[in-house]
Amino acid sequence: MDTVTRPRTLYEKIFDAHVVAEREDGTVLLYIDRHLIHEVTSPQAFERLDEHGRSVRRPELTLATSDHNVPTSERPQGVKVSTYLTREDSRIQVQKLERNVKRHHIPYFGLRSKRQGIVHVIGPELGFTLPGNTIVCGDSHTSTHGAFGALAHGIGTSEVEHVLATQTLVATKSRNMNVVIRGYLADGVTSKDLMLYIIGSIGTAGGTGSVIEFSGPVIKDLSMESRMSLCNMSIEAGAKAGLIAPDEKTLAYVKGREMAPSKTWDMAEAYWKTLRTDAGAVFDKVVEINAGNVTPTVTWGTSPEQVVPITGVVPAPNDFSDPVKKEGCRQALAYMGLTPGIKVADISVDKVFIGSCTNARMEDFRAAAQILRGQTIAPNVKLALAVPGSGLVKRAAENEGIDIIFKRAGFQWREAGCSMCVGLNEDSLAPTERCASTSNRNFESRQGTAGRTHLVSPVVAAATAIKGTLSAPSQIARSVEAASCFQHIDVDVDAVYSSDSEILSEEDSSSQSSLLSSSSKYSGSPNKVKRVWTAVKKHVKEHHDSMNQAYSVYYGQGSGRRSSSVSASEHSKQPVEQAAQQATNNSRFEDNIKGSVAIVERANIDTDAIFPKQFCTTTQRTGLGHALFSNLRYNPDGTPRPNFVLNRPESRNASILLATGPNFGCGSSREHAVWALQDFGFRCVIAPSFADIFYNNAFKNGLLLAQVKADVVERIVAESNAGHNFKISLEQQAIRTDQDADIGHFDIPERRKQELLSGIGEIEASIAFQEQIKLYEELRRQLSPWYEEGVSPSAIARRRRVATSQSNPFTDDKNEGLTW
Ligand SMILES: CC(C)[C@@](O)(CC(=O)O)C(=O)O
Ligand code: SF4
Repeated sequence: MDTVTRPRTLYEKIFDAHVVAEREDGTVLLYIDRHLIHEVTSPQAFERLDEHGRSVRRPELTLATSDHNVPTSERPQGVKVSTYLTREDSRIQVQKLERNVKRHHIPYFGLRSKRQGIVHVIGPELGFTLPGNTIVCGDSHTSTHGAFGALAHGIGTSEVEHVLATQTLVATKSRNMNVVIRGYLADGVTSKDLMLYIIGSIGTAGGTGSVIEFSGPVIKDLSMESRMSLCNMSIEAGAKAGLIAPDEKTLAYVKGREMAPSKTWDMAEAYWKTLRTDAGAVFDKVVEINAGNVTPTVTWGTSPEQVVPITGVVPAPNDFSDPVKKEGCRQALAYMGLTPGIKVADISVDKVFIGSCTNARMEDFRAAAQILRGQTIAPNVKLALAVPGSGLVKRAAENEGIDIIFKRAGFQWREAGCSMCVGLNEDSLAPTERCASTSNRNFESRQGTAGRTHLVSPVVAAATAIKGTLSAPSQIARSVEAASCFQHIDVDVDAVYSSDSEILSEEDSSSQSSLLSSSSKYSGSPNKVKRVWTAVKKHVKEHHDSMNQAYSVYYGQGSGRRSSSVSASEHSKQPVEQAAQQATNNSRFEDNIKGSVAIVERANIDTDAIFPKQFCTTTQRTGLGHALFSNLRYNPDGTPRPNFVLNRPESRNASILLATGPNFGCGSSREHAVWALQDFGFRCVIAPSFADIFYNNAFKNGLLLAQVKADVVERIVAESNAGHNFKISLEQQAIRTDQDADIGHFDIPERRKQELLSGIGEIEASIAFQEQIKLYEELRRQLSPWYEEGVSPSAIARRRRVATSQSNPFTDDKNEGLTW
């Protein structure tokens, strides 16, 4: 049996320990330990599950809550969804979730539960999030959970369905980046400021294709809650996930939480202590940040990378040499209604929002309360909202009298939910209203159509509420040197840069061996590992025939798998035909796309722009074309904007969309963006680069994404202006004009190409691995029992029994008639 001996990064260790099987195309089937769901991105997944007559493979490993749509107004005891949610589409979404969790026996924290809250706040709070876990959710801010040393990332709705059906995902190893933070953070400078500073430094595409491990002395000093705020915004840096190695603070936070292990704690702790990057392990990229340079930081524009110290001034387009950034600045200033050169501290706000999965935990409210104590919000601040991240945060804050401080200052103290972070409920900005917000996205219209968002830390939000203009807590403001704007931030980006090949050329050992090798390090009992392994091998032998059949259904040709403990030798014709019939993805791709191109001249086109949030309350996946780019396409009164490309007659039948700038599809994981593009008639999007989750979502739906170099973008623009249409061949990866003139080549990974051309459905293919999945689970149950102790059916039954006692807070959950 292979043993992994070379030094590995934390990311590699977690990834390797979750490999269930290696697939023929070089991807792996990765086991998912924890799955979180909410009402917005799950309904279409359950619908497909039902259409295929599939059940949820491990309901106890999924945790559900309603958070995005829920009102934050007072919740009477025994609140009823049917009357409390007055918006029909929001109500339907929550009711659908409630029906789905009930039918599939998924633990759920609904509105009557004291444990309801933002999905990324309640996961850690309940001890559902554990170090070393793989955690996914149909939500990009799943990166939050990386603070625990868990590999946690957002997925689209198709992948939600995949996890529900198989408890796995198809994955490849990402690039691995290390952000090392040295020095110290000054008083009043929070991890939110640090993260805004990092994003300003590396850019919103800086982490694309990577998992970032944050390390260094500053990280060690951060509390768990601050680490969560930091990892939360990894997605705003374009990264797939953020990670922090578990340490004593992590363990102290997890211990004793409701769903955390107890009987198996010591074993868990011994293993978790091994979860750190080995000395000598190589990262693809290392960035060093000097924390001493970080001051209270705010965003001035419409991208999280457009940041400035609070003591600085609003930049001008000419401050940027990069033409894309220059144009981005011009667009952002126009949208934000700001003039270059004005002092940030002179920008007055209409609203203040303290909440969201970034900053709505106890520490955030405690820190803001210290500023607000004995103060009153400024008269120009029309609304100051404090929205705790969960019912438990709300209660804890109330126990400390924090709610009183907020209310006396003039804040509204609300019930838990996402609230004005996304404004899917009643909490939103009116057009042109300006808000200091502790959330994570300052995209156009994110908090309300034509609303203007400045991202800030909780203490800056509190100080701003008091002063009425963007302000740091005064004692901090005095000690900070004025700096003019973002470009002047001094950071050692790329202090070390090593080649990809060092990591990527390494062949990984088989799933079982890597699991065992890491297991044997912590179990301290090689004999036990040996015994378990013998049992597993026996099981494999017994099930050999059925596994062979499963593999041949998928591969058709016996086993072409690169390394597996089981080989499929025989190939049976009948299952192959069945597989071909069943295993088609839902929209088979037909090569050779022809048509005109619609050109959007922007960089960082986020999915909020592609599919604005007000449409996210749909439970449909078809007929969404009307919402495509609607904030850019229509004025607030609904009249079309004649200049927007999709309103021009020549774009009506366009089948190709070209974004001239990089990082298309960044931000939210909403797969609706892909569905809307397709419904409008687009079959291909061309751009210099794409964001990770969007990339995945597109291919799952048969939308071709063609990545091209700048010269190809220029040629397409020129030919399109000359009135030409285009032909795209996936097979040849070629773009031509309708006159057959060669425009250029586009990049696409081979496996994505095959995925589109073969039309094999991933879920069917993964289900064919179910014996392998069972084996993995069996092995894991033996070797890492702590991962299921707190969520096992018996643990759930025990809690349900406790819930029947009148004095217990679970009582409300029981009355909801749901699983808990
Ligand atoms: C579901 C949606 C509203 C989302 O939570 C999704 C996401 O970030 O992936 C968002 O914040 O945009
Ligand atoms: S980013 Fe906002 S909307 Fe999305 S999960 Fe976090 S709080 Fe909710």
